[in-house]
Amino acid sequence: MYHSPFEAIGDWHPQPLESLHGQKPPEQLLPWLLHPGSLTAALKYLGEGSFRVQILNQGWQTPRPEERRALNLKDRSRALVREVLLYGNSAQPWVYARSVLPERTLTGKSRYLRGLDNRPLGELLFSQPDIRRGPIVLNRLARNPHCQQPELSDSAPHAWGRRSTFWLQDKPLLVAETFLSGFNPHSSPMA
Ligand SMILES: C=C(O[C@@H]1C=C(C(=O)O)C=C[C@H]1O)C(=O)O
Repeated sequence: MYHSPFEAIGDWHPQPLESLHGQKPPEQLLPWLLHPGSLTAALKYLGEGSFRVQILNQGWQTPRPEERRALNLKDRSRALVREVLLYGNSAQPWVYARSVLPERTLTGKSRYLRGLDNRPLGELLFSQPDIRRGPIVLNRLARNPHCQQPELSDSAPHAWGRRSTFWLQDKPLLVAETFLSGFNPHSSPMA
């Protein structure tokens, strides 16, 4: 049985973030948590062109209650939930990402997102001229003790993450990105 590797500890918090549960993000992680552009593009640049997506789980399900609230979805709504690990030029994964794409968003011009494979979601989203991104909110996330994902066996028990809503032709989808302990950036994300 698949268990999501990380879950948010509490509510997601808007910037500026003084501290969360008495903790502050590491200095070198802040620019990545707040980066307004594509994380895929920034990770590719940091990884000097090396980048890959590993799909952990992807399928139709009812989103979590706090995700339904963020997307203004009814309780029994369905969404395509995609969970991936993102790698740069290291053996350890850099990011765990969970994206929630409501069924009603995957219609019309956005229907192509139903066929998501190992192509990074960001490449598809940021290629759309009318893509809009809502505010980035932050959180601490805790490792799920039931998660048996071998790629995450060395990951720390807590991590910092960010989440935002994207709008495609005024239809929402939610993307949450958790920076793993294997991610130690020596620079800020490229502009
Ligand atoms: C939204 C983006 O897409 C990235 C790629 C994802 C995927 O392929 O599932 C998920 C989250 C992002 O880190 C981005 O590049 O900013």
